Amino acid sequence: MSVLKVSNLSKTFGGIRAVTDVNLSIEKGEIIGLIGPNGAGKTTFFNLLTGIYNPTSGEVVYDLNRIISTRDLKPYKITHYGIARTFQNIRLFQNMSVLDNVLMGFHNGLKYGIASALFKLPSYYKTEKNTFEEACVLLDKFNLLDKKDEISKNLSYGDQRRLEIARALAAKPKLLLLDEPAAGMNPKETKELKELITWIREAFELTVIVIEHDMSLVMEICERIFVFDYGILIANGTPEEIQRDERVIKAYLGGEEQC
Ligand SMILES: Nc1ncnc2c1ncn2[C@@H]1O[C@H](COP(=O)(O)OP(=O)(O)OP(=O)(O)O)[C@@H](O)[C@H]1O
Repeated sequence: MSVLKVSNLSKTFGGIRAVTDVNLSIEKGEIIGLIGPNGAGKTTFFNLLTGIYNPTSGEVVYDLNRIISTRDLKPYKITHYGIARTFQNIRLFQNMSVLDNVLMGFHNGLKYGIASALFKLPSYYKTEKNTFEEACVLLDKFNLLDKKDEISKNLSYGDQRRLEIARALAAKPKLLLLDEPAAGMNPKETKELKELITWIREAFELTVIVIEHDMSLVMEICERIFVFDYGILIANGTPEEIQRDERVIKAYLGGEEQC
């Protein structure tokens, strides 16, 4: 079975049809791009995938160790199911250190109980030490270890975006949803981000869905691309197929011939 199967999914806000009758499925290990003009319904689709919105109709089913369907989807539960996401507007704990942000990401997976923490039993110290070491390894991979004690809001925009991904990975997800990870990045940072996403897919055995306006990122690292326009999934294919698709050229690229 697919990691994710979406059937006839729709969401309306009053008279606005943000997502209309979307059907798609995603296989384990894919990097999927989600593109479309502003207001096409991409973020609404992510919010439906993560239980922030209930669908007006249709269904979302995950196969991640266990089957999770629409009624199980609650924003506070998705980390436990193995789903992590980043946001269009960076949502770090701005006044906490870089290290503490990543430690927070590990929080859901910590194994010691309240008694261990309250009475500072050996299991508490062992778990804390292991978590600290794991966080440092993660930060090292993201080139953020030398900044671990800096306050997050003082990082460059590119570093903040990478920290948000590192924190998401600390929860040990199987599926990672990235909402415009390259937004605000310069070309050098975007190039590094492409390599980072490709690397984390392998290293963490992830399936990745990325919403992105940066066409170079989407075309270079995604195996398949879904194109939304006015809430409708108008195309689904490889980067080459998407670049040739007449509906995409017309609807998304305003009639231009190249992506
Ligand atoms: N909570 C909401 N209430 C009312 N309308 C909403 C809500 N969320 C989204 N919309 C509307 O749904 C449509 C799709 O918006 P959405 O943010 O999903 O698009 P998007 O493709 O992510 O756009 P962008 O690329 O600009 O982020 C838009 O018309 C938007 O105004």
